[in-house]
Amino acid sequence: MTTLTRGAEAPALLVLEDGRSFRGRAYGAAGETVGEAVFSTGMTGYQETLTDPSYHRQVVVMTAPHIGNTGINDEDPESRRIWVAGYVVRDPARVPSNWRSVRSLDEELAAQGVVGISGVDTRALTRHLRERGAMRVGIFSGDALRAGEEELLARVRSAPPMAGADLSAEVATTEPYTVDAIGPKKFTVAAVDLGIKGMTPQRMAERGIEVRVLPATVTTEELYATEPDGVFFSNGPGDPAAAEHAVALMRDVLERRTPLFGICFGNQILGRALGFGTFKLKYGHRGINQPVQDRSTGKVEITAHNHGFAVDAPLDQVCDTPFGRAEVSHVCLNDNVVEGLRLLDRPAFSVQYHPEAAAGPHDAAYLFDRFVSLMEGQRA
Ligand SMILES: NC(=O)CC[C@H](N)C(=O)O
Repeated sequence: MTTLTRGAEAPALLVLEDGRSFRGRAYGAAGETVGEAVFSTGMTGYQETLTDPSYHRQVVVMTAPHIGNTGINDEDPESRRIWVAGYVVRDPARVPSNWRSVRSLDEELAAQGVVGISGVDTRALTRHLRERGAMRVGIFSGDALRAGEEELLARVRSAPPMAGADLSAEVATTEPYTVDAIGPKKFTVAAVDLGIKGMTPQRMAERGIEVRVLPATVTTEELYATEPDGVFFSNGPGDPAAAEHAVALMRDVLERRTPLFGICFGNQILGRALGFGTFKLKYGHRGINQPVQDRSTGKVEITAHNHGFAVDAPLDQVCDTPFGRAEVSHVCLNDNVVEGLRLLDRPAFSVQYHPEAAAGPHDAAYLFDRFVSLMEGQRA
């Protein structure tokens, strides 16, 4: 039996901000969407990518040519919905095949109203983005194609840019909730949800941590009302330069010397709390095979990344900050981008990549153990 992909024959058009365009076919929902064009080199884990809130307002281009092969299951989402603003693939699977699959990726995108395009030479598109840098993009199909290309380009160019965007409150929970510890409870962690992925509290729960997930807008008083042994700042969408509330909150946590761990956006917030700047990378790191060196051990980890911004901190010196000495703990071996920060006088550290990554790799899972050690150290 052959199941034809929905809309497989309907034309679609991808228009980049710089005027380049790619023709393809409608994939997922038909219609129109705009966002920041970014590419991911992950060959597996598309379901986790789609549901990662950090991709809010981004149109994700997959370099792997076959997407959708394992369909969609009900276990792997990182959050309650798909967040990508649009999805670009080369050759979608026509018949998903996996024992956990309950529907096709195409059906899921359509059901959630996510506009996509298939049949695009995503490697050519990726090379373009590598040369020119991340930029705004639109995908148009169905009635949206009635407008001329010039009009569509104008719509792309009027989309809000990612630089300066403060987006955490758009994706984070509005109500606190608790993820119970698995087995005996050893610690309580207050997790500030800036766009948290479900796997992060899960990795903590596996280590006996009860995780109180709190809205991005939480106040210092509300946070400390949970009586936390440690505080966690999550990943999330948008520009760290616009995240004033999170930076102020983190400074209060550093002031009180509560053990602190941050991932991705959380690392950028720590950078800012310490007084470093952040900047937009030309095209970012998104994929699951990025080599990162832990400078304290010299060991290299293969890691999952999803970031378009980075911390601007000196690599080879210990820096004096308002919270004592700090250093760059991890660095990306592809381009020397800062991938982790550590305080030497207070119990705080963060990484720019994803130790919680599902579907892996899991080289960096030890960082959750480091967080546990910090909390143990504080108790001793
Ligand atoms: N995954 C994340 O937390 C991303 C952080 C930030 N929005 C960036 O693009 O760099």
